[in-house]
Amino acid sequence: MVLQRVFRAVIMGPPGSGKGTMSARISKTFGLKHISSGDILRANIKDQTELGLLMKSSIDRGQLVPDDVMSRLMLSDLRALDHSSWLIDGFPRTVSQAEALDDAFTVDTVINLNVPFQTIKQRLSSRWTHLSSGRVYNVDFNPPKVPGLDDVTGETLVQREDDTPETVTRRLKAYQNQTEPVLEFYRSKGVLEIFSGTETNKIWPHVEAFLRRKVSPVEQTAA
Ligand SMILES: Nc1nc2c(ncn2[C@@H]2O[C@H](COP(=O)(O)OP(=O)(O)O)[C@@H](O)[C@H]2O)c(=O)[nH]1
Ligand SMILES: Nc1ncnc2c1ncn2[C@@H]1O[C@H](COP(=O)(O)OP(=O)(O)O)[C@@H](O)[C@H]1O
Repeated sequence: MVLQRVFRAVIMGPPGSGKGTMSARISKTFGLKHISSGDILRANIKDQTELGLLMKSSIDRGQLVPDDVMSRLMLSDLRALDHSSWLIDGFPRTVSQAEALDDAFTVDTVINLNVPFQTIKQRLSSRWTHLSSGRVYNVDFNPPKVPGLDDVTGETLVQREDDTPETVTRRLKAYQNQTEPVLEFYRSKGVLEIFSGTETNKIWPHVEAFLRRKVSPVEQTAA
């Protein structure tokens, strides 16, 4: 058996740029554990945890959750994955979060999905989500086999409360003001890799080829 070094990556991009869709492909192909900050927060809201109840109104309004809360939540989950390779989606979203992550772990690669805002607005109005797994569908792009139901569990799909047009506009503003500076943080560390386009299927081969140079696909390892 060939032992592989632990590989740690972050996927960035505006809301709706395809991070979740791309992460599912990356994690299937390369065996990286996919950790989504949004899925973790939505699980807390669904389970009505203290954190979920406190954070729900900011999330529904399209505002970011406070940095200290978010960094503590994510770092404790990541520490529990000590020797696994992972891909984080949705964190860090501010420079302060990026610094907190940097203090705890060395990030090998940051994949940035550079997708125009106009493309995103159209997509999010037709996003359907399976809340407990984080699987996403789209009426036009990847519809579920049975309308309204998750392909794997058959459970009901929902539209996220923060996918309304006004809230999407607010989330895109938060992205520009608070998250874009994180790109500069990673550029200066020499780990930022930008993939531009309007279609996930066209961006994916480039992401896959890039990652193949860094990490072995899952068939070749015991991931
Ligand atoms: N039309 C279209 N929809 C896409 C494409 N890629 C992803 N989507 C859909 O766009 C929405 C947002 O994608 P998602 O992966 O959830 O983005 P995230 O918010 O960055 O994690 C979902 O409904 C996806 O199914 C694409 O290339 N074309
Ligand atoms: N790292 C984070 N820092 C602060 N808030 C976050 C973070 N990750 C997620 N959130 C909150 O959860 C919401 C949904 O996040 P997410 O599911 O990642 O959205 P999207 O996939 O559309 O970009 C965000 O709008 C924000 O309110």
